[in-house]
Amino acid sequence: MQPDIFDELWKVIEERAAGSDEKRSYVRTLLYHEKGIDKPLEKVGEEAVEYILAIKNGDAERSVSEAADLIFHLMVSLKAADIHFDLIKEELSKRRAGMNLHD
Ligand SMILES: N=c1c2ncn([C@@H]3O[C@H](COP(=O)(O)OP(=O)(O)OP(=O)(O)O)[C@@H](O)[C@H]3O)c2ncn1[C@@H]1O[C@H](COP(=O)(O)O)[C@@H](O)[C@H]1O
Repeated sequence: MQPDIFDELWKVIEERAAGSDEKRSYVRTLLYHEKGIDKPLEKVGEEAVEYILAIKNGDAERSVSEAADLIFHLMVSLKAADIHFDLIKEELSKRRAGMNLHD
């Protein structure tokens, strides 16, 4: 598995955001939707529900797929809100550092 798939995906999301409409792009469809940020947020909500149902149904394969959908749409929503993904990584790292005090 690629160690930094999240960084790679974030880079693509940023490239799509800055790109042109020439190439069909799902990320751009979400980022430049007429509903504005409500569209990517709507997708986060939908994917969260689908993920919960997959887990509750004990469907491991579906759960993995829905988790990936959820994380992807979460990242697109962060871009829509102009919040860099690095901030999430930093927050998680800080929490790890804090937790380490009690390990
Ligand atoms: N990881 C993903 C990814 N995961 C899911 N999806 C798309 O997310 C959509 C969500 O599925 P749904 O069943 O909810 O779709 P839908 O109901 O038709 O969608 P809506 O009308 O509700 O928006 C599908 O169209 C999937 O193709 C993704 N689309 C893109 N990526 C990544 O983003 C990159 C850039 O994509 P483009 O912007 O399309 O070039 C790709 O190379 C991938 O790495």
